[in-house]
Amino acid sequence: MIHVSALRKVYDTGVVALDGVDLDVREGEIFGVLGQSGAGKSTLLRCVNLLERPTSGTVTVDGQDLTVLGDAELRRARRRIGMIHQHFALLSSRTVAANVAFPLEVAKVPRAERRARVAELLELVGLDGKAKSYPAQLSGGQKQRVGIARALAARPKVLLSDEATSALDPGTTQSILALLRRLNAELGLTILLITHEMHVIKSICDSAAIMREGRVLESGRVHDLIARPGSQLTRELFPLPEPAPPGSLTVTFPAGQAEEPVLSGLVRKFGVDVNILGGSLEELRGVSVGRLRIRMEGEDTAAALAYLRGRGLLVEEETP
Ligand SMILES: Nc1ncnc2c1ncn2[C@@H]1O[C@H](COP(=O)(O)OP(=O)(O)OP(=O)(O)O)[C@@H](O)[C@H]1O
Repeated sequence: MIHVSALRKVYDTGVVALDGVDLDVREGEIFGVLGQSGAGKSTLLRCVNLLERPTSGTVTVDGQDLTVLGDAELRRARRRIGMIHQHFALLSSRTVAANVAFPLEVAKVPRAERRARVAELLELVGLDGKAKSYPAQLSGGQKQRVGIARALAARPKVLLSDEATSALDPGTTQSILALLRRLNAELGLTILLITHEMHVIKSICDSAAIMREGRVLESGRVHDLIARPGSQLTRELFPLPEPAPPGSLTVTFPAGQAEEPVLSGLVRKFGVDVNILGGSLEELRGVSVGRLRIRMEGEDTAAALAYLRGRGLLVEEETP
């Protein structure tokens, strides 16, 4: 649905914000781009709908290369790409309903149709009853719901989310993430989000990329990345003290494997001693995944290691 190729953005100041970014977002998935401040995430998102013009490279959304379009064609293409923002970007002098109606007015949708669509959208995001309120009378979570309703007004296929939950408290964040997941499932909406918060990736993303200094370090389906040796994403999702102590083993349990009694099997079958040095276990979209750092001692550690690997676990050894 979104294909970004060799994207570069050099600002007038000489700052290289994007330094050759490739990204593929499949139709109907939630894709999260993670990175620290200054990594280039916002620039990337703004380049995807051409709010920012890339210095070079291409951006294709739903089969259309946006970098070659003229102004009028670009305006039309952008209607199929909704966007939500960290600080909501609502018009304070307009009611909730008028905020949501705004893009429909710009697109010259007739009044009666507009009204019906706004009512439908407010119900969709759980804001019926708030149509006549003003943004100042709403909580942060409610304001973001207005932002989401407005972004969906023109029935886009793609939603871009610029740190949409960063200004919200943890409970409200979860309810907005749940709403995005529901919209993704019910409408088949493809969502590309940027965040510096790992828990956003854990909660709702099917795929992820990590950015640093204008480049993508790693990207792919979250469950595939977890099964990949040396994955930076896995380290960030399941933090353990780094560097791993000499002689330790770091065992990654990919999807589903964390429920099996692997360690007790190891002790029983091979008579080894297992000392747990650290661990991190999480539910990723309903499936247990985790990392465990252990030290193993005994006669038959080589066979025990082969047993772990044979069970589909990823075992990384820190040489003593
Ligand atoms: N309009 C601009 N003009 C010049 N430099 C810019 C502009 N916007 C961003 N930059 C620079 O580009 C680099 C990437 O910034 P960007 O905002 O894309 O990163 P980010 O990962 O989204 O960070 P943050 O989360 O802090 O917004 C930074 O060095 C930033 O200072």
